[in-house]
Amino acid sequence: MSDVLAVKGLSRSFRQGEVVIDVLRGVDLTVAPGEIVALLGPSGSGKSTMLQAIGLLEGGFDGSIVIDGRPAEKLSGQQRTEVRRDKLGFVYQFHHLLPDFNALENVVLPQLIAGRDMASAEVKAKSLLSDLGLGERLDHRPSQLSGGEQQRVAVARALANEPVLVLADEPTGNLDEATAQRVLAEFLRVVRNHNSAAVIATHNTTLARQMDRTVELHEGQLVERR
Ligand SMILES: Nc1ncnc2c1ncn2[C@@H]1O[C@H](COP(=O)(O)OP(=O)(O)OP(=O)(O)O)[C@@H](O)[C@H]1O
Repeated sequence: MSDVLAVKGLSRSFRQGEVVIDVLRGVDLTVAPGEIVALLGPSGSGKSTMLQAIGLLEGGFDGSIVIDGRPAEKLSGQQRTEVRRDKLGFVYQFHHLLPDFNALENVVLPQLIAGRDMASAEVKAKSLLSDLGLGERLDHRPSQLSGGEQQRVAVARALANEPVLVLADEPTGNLDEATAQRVLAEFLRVVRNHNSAAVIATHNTTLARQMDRTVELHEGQLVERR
């Protein structure tokens, strides 16, 4: 099976006044279907910058990014939106759930946007939320959920359209250590059940050990860690 992600020679610089910072200096990464990759690196090493590029959220990069056989540089703006919607799932440090919608609606909505009908979107959302232990919390709004529960809803939302690749930027970074452990274990379990691949940025080497493979950003280059 071909890779769900192939990144080659990815480079990104930021100019601040007279100073140019070369954050990514020719990064290569391939991810096989279903593979879960931990992206480590100290603060400021470029993890978020890299995930934003792979998520087709930002331009200004050199190099090539191919998602499930679709080369990013050949995509129109509309096609990028479709690839993000149909192929990718996103989880952030802060949940970014819609505050006026309950848990069920937050997971239903991206499916409706992708063209799924209401009945099957609800079935899928309920199944995901129940699987994540939130079967009794469907009608709770984000403000009525704990931090760990909010992140579980965010995980359900990311998986709702059955992405080939989930991109997560410090998904448990806002949680205490014990909750982070539990939420990550649940996250990895549902990602594996859906046969999705994932790239998960984290500072936490204990969490990284639970993933299939670890890569680390160091001085703008990506190195494989054992
Ligand atoms: N829009 C921007 N303009 C200027 N510099 C930027 C911009 N975005 C990121 N940077 C710089 O790029 C570097 C990498 O930032 P990035 O957020 O990718 O790091 P990170 O590894 O995700 O860090 P953290 O673990 O703290 O979230 C930092 O030095 C940051 O200041």
